Amino acid sequence: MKLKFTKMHGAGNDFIVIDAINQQVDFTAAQWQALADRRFGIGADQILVVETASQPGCDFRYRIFNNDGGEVEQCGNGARAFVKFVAEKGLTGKAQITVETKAGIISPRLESEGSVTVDMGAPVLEPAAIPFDADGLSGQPEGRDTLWPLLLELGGEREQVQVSVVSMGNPHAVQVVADVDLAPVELTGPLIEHHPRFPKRVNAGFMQLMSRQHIKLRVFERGAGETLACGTGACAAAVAGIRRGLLDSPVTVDARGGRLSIAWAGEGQPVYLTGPAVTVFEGEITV
Ligand SMILES: N[C@@H](CCC[C@H](N)C(=O)O)C(=O)O
Repeated sequence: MKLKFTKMHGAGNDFIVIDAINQQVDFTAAQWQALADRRFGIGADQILVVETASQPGCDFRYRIFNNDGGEVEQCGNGARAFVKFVAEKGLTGKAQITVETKAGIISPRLESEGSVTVDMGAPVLEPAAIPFDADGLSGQPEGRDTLWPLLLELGGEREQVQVSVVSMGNPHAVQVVADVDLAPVELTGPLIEHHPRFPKRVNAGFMQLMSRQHIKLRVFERGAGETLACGTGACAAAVAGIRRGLLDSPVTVDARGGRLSIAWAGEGQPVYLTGPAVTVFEGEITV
């Protein structure tokens, strides 16, 4: 079978985008993983699938598969690519669309200057809902629980890091580091991703505070490894920093692949993610 796809990226977080409205798409996790493989397949951090909406009032359904083939709840950079894709393919005439995801409804909007802003919905901060198992731990400061100790086993050595836990539909553990370029992302990222206190695994964020409205961020993504940018990771980092009183909205986030901007008015309010979405090429592959 021939499958048409579009290769896109958002600040270097790269995607295979597939129109599953006009093509029959029903793949196993192993097939998604094969398509995302950088040596034997097309190569991507995530695969984004555009489907017909199942809920009234929604324009499309958006499904996301990580590089490892697993289906996940949310992808912020992907949401920007998604609205650009459906516009370029003529699947909608709207600049702002309403999209159903496994994590709820989001609303991306094409801006006149070519960037995309996504209403990502409100962050979830209750540890059990991340999900994060806080049993036996005390969060800091007491009562607000914006910071949690996480014990990592590093080849016989034990190290404790302090993380904020935030769900943007998908789980994030964000820590502040002194220098993001020197942070042990490759070493501790996988340990945090698979830490037993995160039963659905987690995306591990490392942020350096540059000013009250500017951070540098690296994210070791669940199911994909370190990516050049992570949209939900940027939202989670900004939310964590604002909740801890370290940052003010809007926050400029410099990832290794580009710049994102995050606006958040506080608890219960939606997070707005703005950044680029770029089409790289179109292709067809036999699957
Ligand atoms: N790159 C994404 C996040 C993709 C999903 C993530 N790896 C997960 O497993 O939750 C983004 O831009 O948000």
